[in-house]
Amino acid sequence: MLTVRAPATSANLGSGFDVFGVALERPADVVRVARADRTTIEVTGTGSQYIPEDPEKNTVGAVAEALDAPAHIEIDKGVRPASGLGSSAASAAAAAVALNELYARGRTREELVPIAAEGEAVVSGTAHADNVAPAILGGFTVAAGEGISQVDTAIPLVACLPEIVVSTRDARRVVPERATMEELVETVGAAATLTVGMCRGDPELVGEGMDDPVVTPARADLIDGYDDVRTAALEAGATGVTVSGAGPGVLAACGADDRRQIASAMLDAFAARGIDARAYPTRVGQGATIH
Ligand SMILES: Nc1ncnc2c1ncn2[C@@H]1O[C@H](COP(=O)(O)OP(=O)(O)OP(=O)(O)O)[C@@H](O)[C@H]1O
Ligand SMILES: N[C@@H](CCO)C(=O)O
Repeated sequence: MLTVRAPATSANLGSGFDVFGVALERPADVVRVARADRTTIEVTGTGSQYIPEDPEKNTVGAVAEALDAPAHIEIDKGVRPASGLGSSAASAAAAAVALNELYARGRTREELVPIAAEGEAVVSGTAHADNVAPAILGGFTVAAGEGISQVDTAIPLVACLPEIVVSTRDARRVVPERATMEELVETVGAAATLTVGMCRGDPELVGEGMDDPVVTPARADLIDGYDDVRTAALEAGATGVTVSGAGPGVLAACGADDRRQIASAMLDAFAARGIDARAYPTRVGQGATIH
């Protein structure tokens, strides 16, 4: 069997709604594929009991269909579903890379991004590429229109995942339909600052650029304890904090030496609300790897 590991990802980063994404060094999904006459799927690992094995309902089924590459696909979930850490995208990205290799389809990594995004359409209704792009390409990615820009960087991060479930579909319903010119100017300024920070490898600029006056405040209401966790992370040294993807994961940017204390401050803040959580001190990392 051919094995591919694809990382968790964090989309939006506050100011880059549906555009920015980063690959995280950990956690990750591992996908194994073998040629078959029709696609069958087996899911094990974190939260696997909530993930359908029907190829019409699993992101990897749509990818196999798009690549005309029927296979037996085993998914070992390291990224919990409905986490805001690109769980559905990690499987889709790994499957796209694996099936492209298995059937020698010859697609470039860039060409595999829209194919993996077909998988995202299965779960959230839109083929958004902001999670699958970094899961395939690694680093920091900008998905704008049909194009993807990518920068390798290693900004330190802490991802904190509470035991709360927020589906992407629900979190998209609360996104405001309109923004004022003032909010637009603020968002563009933050997005540009964050981009410069990623290019320079500067956690201060990245954290500053996570501010978002439009989408994040609406979604924060879906995450019990978000404001306390954000404050705790900032007091522990985070340079910026935002909702990861559609939530409930919360993402903090920081200096490498501050990750442990930030992780523990975020966990304590969730615990004070009676919410169990798991923290991943990590950094921006590489995309899918073939083993
Ligand atoms: N291979 C898969 N891995 C994970 N979830 C899957 C997969 N295939 C289908 N799903 C379904 O997708 C939903 C989870 O996707 P969703 O986009 O809501 O979460 P996420 O990927 O963790 O979040 P985000 O995109 O905000 O980072 C669940 O309902 C799950 O059953
Ligand atoms: N950009 C997407 C990522 C989550 O899948 C959203 O925030 O809805």
